[in-house]
Amino acid sequence: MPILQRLQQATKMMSRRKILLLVLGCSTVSLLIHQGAQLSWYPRLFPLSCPPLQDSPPRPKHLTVAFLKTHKTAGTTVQNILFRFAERHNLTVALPHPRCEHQFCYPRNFSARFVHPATRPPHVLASHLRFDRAELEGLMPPGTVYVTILREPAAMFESLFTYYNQYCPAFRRVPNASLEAFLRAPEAYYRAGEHFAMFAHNTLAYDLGGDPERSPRADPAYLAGLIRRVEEVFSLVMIAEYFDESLVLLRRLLAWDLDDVLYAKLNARAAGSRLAAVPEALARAARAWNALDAALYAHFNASFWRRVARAGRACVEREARELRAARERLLRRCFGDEPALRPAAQIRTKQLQPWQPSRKVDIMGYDLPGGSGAGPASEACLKLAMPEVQYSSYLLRKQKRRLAARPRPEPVLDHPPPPPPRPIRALPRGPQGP
Ligand SMILES: Nc1ncnc2c1ncn2[C@@H]1O[C@H](COP(=O)(O)OS(=O)(=O)O)[C@@H](OP(=O)(O)O)[C@H]1O
Repeated sequence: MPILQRLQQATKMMSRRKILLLVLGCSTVSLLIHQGAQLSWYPRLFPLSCPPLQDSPPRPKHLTVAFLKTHKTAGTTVQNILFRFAERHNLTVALPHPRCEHQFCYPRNFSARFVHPATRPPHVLASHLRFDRAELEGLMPPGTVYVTILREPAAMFESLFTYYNQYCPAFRRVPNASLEAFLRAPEAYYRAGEHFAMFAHNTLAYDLGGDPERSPRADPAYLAGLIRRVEEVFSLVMIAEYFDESLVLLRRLLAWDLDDVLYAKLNARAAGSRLAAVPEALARAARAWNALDAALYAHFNASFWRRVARAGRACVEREARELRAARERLLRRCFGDEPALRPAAQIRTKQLQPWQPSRKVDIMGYDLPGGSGAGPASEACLKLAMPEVQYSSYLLRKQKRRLAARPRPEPVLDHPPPPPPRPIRALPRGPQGP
């Protein structure tokens, strides 16, 4: 072969190699960006150890979820999981009308009129509300999966008592803000039906749409009816004490990946703002005062474990361990080698500063090591630790922009929501004032 021809062939080979290298390079970068945005920490090649979900072939991910965010039950952490899932899958999240602040005009019964028109029709709903079946079913598409979460009532009551101490008159009346004094004689401080009374008595029952003044002892039929109504609607009642096992059941119910339920613990009080453990006598008194909640918890805790047994307890525990390991890797990657919850004053990233209910209670959060940063990975880390108030405002802005950019028929709103009867602004959910 003449030299010139050989040279031409060699040049051709070179450029083919270059093109191949270029293509390989581009795919690697795109894969990295994709992985960064998804923050995938689950070893995908390692098959899930649980037996396959009943249906085969595998179901697609379920995309419509209504989460009843009960109070002081780890609901903000679940909400954050759902918000991030919705963003990654380009779903619409129902958000409250600004008049309702970041809750659907709680403590009023939920009404579809409280939902911002730019966030309808929704796929996902996860903000505080008082449950009203007909209104929610009218808003959410058919096939929506309903889930909620309960917490052991004594621990929950201790959290409510501290968090809402400055807002709830029943708690404000107690000398020295003493939980013990309140529980010694709750009737001396509590007035049914007054402002924020629902934070002081059977809050779980109230959030579920029940009557917190009913006694399960005096009125067992009422309790049975409330349980039946909850079971008719909710496909899963999670238990805060078994948060990771609850998430395993949730991801299996919704056919989601383990990556979809990774989380950072949100809205936790600092050690100095809570009792390390509620003493047994106090816990008994808290359960006796909140007897309806205690009965609901006992029932749903038992049914939770029956469900775990059906799914295979060993396999649920193994998956929960895998979740914990993946979560630890993610937290280290996002928040540094020793990812610690820190008080708001030590968090430099404004979007990550949790709202503080009062000077006496410290709510903790995370910070990004290098400030807010940029790029898909930092964006995903930012969302992972974003408190409820900032995330709800961000999502509302984003969905309004999306609506403006891609006009679609206005959802029919009969009337804008009427102004709330009480100053909802006083509810401790808004951003901290100056
Ligand atoms: N993953 C996980 N597991 C167990 N517990 C958790 C988790 N995430 C949050 N928490 C605890 O839940 C309490 C806050 O609950 P909420 O976010 O529902 O509160 S709120 O009603 O929205 O204000 C708050 O409890 P207290 O610290 O006792 O107040 C959090 O520490």
